[in-house]
Amino acid sequence: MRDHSELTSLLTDWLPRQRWFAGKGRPGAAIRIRQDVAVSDLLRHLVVEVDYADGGPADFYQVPVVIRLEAPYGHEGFLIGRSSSGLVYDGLHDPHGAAAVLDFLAGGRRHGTLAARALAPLSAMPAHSVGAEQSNTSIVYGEHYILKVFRRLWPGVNPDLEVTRALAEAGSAHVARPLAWLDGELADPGQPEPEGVTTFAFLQEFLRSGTEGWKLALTSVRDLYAEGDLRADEVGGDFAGEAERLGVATAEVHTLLARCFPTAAVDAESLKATASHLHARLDAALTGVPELAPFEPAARGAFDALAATESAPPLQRIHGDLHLGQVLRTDTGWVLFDFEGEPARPVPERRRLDSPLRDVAGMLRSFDYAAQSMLLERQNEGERGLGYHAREWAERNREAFLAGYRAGSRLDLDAQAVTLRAFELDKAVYEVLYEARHRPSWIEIPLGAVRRLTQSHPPLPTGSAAA
Ligand SMILES: Nc1ncnc2c1ncn2[C@@H]1O[C@H](COP(=O)(O)OP(=O)(O)O)[C@@H](O)[C@H]1O
Ligand SMILES: O=P(O)(O)O[C@H]1O[C@H](CO)[C@@H](O[C@H]2O[C@H](CO)[C@@H](O)[C@H](O)[C@H]2O)[C@H](O)[C@H]1O
Repeated sequence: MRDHSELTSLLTDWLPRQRWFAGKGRPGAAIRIRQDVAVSDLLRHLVVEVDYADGGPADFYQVPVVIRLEAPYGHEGFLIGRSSSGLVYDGLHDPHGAAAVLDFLAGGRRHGTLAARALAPLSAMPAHSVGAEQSNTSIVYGEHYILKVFRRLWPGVNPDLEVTRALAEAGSAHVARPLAWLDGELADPGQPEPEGVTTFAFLQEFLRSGTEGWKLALTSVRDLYAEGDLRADEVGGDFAGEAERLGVATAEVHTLLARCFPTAAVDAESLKATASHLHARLDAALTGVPELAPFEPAARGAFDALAATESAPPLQRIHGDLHLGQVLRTDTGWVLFDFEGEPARPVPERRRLDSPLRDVAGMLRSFDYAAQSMLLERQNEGERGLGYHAREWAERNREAFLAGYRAGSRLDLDAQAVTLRAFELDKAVYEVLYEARHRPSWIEIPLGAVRRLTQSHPPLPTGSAAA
């Protein structure tokens, strides 16, 4: 198309500044528009390829755009740039652009390489985007639907769609109902399409009674910090009951996933493979964050201990990036969402069978994050001496979550201490790298955890009895 050279130059400046741009730190990003589909009179759906000077694999992103001759009120933050055809906006943040996506989904039609698949009748609703953009962009329609648009595209079915659909069809009360999705081809002439279709976006029921676990946890931490003399179990905002129910919900989701998808018994070979994967992730993190170096020998020891462990639950499909920001407390209980796995890992890796204890470890790390992030905030305000309360809150909720998980799964978690510690450490190492790239002022949270976890010998207690 005639305006591609202009759009390419605008995107070259705009794309690397987006939170979800994964190529930060990679040299010489060169952008090419690979697909341009007119979804409506206003909305154009672009698929953009980014190649790097390091010769490593290219990344693909989707950038729906709207071009307007005049600037509508309140659109400043979503301007990609000015072209000779008009002002180019991020189409997902433009109300008419977002409405065009819903209309397309409701129609269940195909436009060029893009196809809409609807599982239920959909009605037009006003659109607004949600919160801070992280790995993706989410749009809420009225109070009924939420659409997640996967910004970085990986060939194949997105695990969020795949897993949520399977759980919903199996009758799980712990997921939001899937309503529609958008898929297409990720044209890459150099390579055969591995999975046929690529998921671009996923529409689910919007749970209006839902409050994010992260927000609830922070409220509880705030309560405890405000009541300097009280213990965590004495303050009104105690979270332990919720943490325990969350543990039960997580176990129920795991049980259902083990029924819906294949599982595999763990043997010496697979344990060795898991440990070498953890070593490789540590290698990558050490390259990116040299501050991890002092902890390397002890971390390697913890991963080797995992390779030698004698008991581990079977491998199965899991959530893959479970934390308090991925769960909603609704009127009817806890709901898990974003079954995408860690956004930085290639999708084929995220769809592999894995240990359910990875999810457990992810949530344990999140209790530490909730307590410590609030501490960071308070210490910036000059309030010191809350460290004891932070550890107390994290420990209490971690134990409650484990008690719930134990009750729901009937897994002997005490026998899993070595595995759980290795996964917690691996998650903390991942988080160090994640924070270094996206939120450097928080890096001390996971670094502190790496420090603690590499010092703890014997392994940290994992049962409610050890609280
Ligand atoms: N079904 C839902 N109902 C209500 N809110 C939701 C639902 N699914 C996700 N959310 C909210 O939307 C936000 C973004 O969703 P998420 O899948 O985590 O995107 P990202 O991958 O960018 O983190 C979350 O913070 C969550 O609070
Ligand atoms: O929600 P995403 O799929 O985008 O996950 C990524 O971002 C998360 C939040 O920034 C990050 O989670 C880390 O911070 C959370 C608090 O904001 C904390 O509860 C988690 O324990 C911690 O890992 C996640 O790791 C990353 O993949």
